[in-house]
Amino acid sequence: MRIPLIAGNWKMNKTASEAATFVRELAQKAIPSPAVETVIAPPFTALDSVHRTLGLGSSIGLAGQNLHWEDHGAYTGEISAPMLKDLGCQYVILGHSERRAIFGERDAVIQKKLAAAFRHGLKPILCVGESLGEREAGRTAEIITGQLKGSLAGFTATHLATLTVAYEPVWAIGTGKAASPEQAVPVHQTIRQLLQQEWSSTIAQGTRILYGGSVTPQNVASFLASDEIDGALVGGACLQVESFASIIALAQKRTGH
Ligand SMILES: O=C[C@H](O)COP(=O)(O)O
Repeated sequence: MRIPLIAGNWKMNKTASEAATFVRELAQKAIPSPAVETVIAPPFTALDSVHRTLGLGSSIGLAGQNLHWEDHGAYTGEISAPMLKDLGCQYVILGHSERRAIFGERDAVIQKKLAAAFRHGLKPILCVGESLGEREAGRTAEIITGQLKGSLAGFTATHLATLTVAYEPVWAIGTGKAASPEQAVPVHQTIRQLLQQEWSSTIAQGTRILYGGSVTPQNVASFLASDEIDGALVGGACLQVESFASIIALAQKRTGH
């Protein structure tokens, strides 16, 4: 049984004080439920204020948006897994398409970042996704498989026990043009089959696979209607309390809580 996860990726938005106001309101509007897990990923500079505002034992989890693969050292501008843990993070988003496209992250680097996350008990949300050109060329399964094999190389089933995968077609991110569930579900099935082939059916059945890309309160239910889609990685629509709280409520409704 996979507990759905609704994760909000704030990207480079909100100062520490804006973040504190936001989570205070979110904590009032989003009713906690054990049936759906909620996680937010503020920028690094807002993690401390969000963590303090939510307080210990909050039902809203915290994620970093990235990390460096080393624990410490001369890596100007970087943030390590122990630093994220110290600020209350349980999760970290890795391999986001913006990291891949804008900052040149390749699968081999993402693999090292995953290793750091596993080493420090941070649960990774690994993003994969094809560009529009790749989809139109019929290469979606090949691209997703390559990204997964490259970034997950060398990890055991024990490592993967805490993994979440987010399928985010690049062409759907921030465009307002979400994939249809009919487009997303076969990709989720491809991901699950690969996890089964390369690791085990326990891993395949236990791993949450989220959909991300222009998820809104209007379309989230259509994604969550499929057993293959275990939640959403939300960008733009997580930046307003009302829309993020409604996405969480709709996910809870799907599970009957
Ligand atoms: O990490 C989140 C995704 O990039 C989705 O962003 P979006 O909901 O603004 O399309």
